Amino acid sequence: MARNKLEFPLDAEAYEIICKIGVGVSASVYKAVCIPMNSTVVAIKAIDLDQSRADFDSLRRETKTMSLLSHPNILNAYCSFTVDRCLWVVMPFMSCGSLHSIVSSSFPEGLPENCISVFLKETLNAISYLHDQGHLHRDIKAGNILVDSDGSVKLADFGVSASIYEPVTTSSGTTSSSLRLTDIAGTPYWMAPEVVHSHTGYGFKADIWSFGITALELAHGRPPLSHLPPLKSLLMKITKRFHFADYEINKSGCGKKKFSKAFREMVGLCLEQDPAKRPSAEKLLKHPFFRNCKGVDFVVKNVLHGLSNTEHMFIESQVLIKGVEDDEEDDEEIVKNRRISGWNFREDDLQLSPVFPTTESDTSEFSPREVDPVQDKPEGDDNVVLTGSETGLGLSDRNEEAKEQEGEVCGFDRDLVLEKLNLLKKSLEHQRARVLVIIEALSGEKEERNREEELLEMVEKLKIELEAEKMKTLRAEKESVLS
Ligand SMILES: Nc1ncnc2c1ncn2[C@@H]1O[C@H](COP(=O)(O)OP(=O)(O)OP(=O)(O)O)[C@@H](O)[C@H]1O
Repeated sequence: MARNKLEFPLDAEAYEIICKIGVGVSASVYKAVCIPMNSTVVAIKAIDLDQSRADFDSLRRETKTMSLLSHPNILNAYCSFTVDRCLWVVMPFMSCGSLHSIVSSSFPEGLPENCISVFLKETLNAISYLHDQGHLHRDIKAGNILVDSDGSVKLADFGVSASIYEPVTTSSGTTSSSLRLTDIAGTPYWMAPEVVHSHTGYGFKADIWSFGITALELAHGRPPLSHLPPLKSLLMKITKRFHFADYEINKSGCGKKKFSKAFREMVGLCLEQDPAKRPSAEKLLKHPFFRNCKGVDFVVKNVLHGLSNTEHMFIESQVLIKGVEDDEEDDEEIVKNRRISGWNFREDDLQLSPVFPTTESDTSEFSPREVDPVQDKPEGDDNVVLTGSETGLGLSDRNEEAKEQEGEVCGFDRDLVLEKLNLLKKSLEHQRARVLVIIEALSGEKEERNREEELLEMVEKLKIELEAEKMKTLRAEKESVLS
């Protein structure tokens, strides 16, 4: 970093912004040129410090981590400095953007397997190096794997990375250098089960799980359950009953795709429920899937040559996001509210589907690879219980508590959720008032009908009594005449 600082100016005036090429949770990424450096093309990630939910520490950690690491598959920043209320991180410009932008703009059904292996192997080299250096990345996903036009692949975005050797401040305020972390970080769909549920923390193997999910993302075009944005899925699960299986049938549409046994097996190993059973990055590199892997030239020819430029890919991805959001509105009708207790990786068709608890009390413990019959919650059960994974927010009760104490939230906008929940509460109160009016009206009608029926009944009774009296009188008259 010190060397790069000398080379790249720490002054916004020295850079000319060309266009926007990406957006993250609280940052925008621009293509720019550094004028005093022969107009070298760079990427500038501008992080809005006011909007950023990541505290300054994690931003500092990202730039610090990036500057200390040195590996051909890891993206190093040239420099970083503040501009008004923004932190600018100046980085090499990776002209093909991220694997996420490549897939969503040009391969919506997923990449060919022989290209996936090339990208994954390069990424795994970076993970193996990171783990060797004692770092967890904690946010491995296609959006953080950047690609240049010459086929070079670099792992980026160390905003939530953590060093296993750095002291960790726990929720109780004490520090430890434990080999297992306990705070929640990462992006929900890619999060390992132990990051969401475990009470004992997580380690390097959480990155291996996310790597497996990234493999599915590249193979199918999106990670499992990703049609539900975290916040939207939370609200939807409160207001509707949710059925994950519907998603798998209706949305995946990828069952037709054929994948090699080596690929399916490799992903299966990454998605072992038990972290101890997942291989290390180093071991995974020796898996047969990577043995006959092609070189980067192959992806240059088969993937990168046909791409539009990054600015076009960015615009296309924005249009696609809008389209997907519109589709989701329709899906809300078919989904039901379900709890999940784990994941089941189906090696045959390379699909990951949720495992549902068999009993109401079974919510947090998984059996590895356990297949659970799909069971609906009993009708009339109004107590919607949301687990961290179900909300898509990656927060279990314990973790939410821990996060509250730590004052940190990753991938979860508490204010926005509260605002939406308050709206929902108001709407429920309004609906409750309307339901009461209807009940009153209905029960009122019912009472009137009863009174009418009672009167009719009484008239009928009186008629019978009258008839009986008439008969009695007639009989008495007849007897007196006869006598
Ligand atoms: N150095 C770079 N060169 C070219 N494109 C980049 C570069 N860095 C980021 N991008 C593009 O900008 C997009 C957004 O990147 P950013 O790191 O802000 O967010 P993200 O990782 O996608 O999301 P999150 O905010 O959840 O981490 C990337 O997906 C990629 O397409």
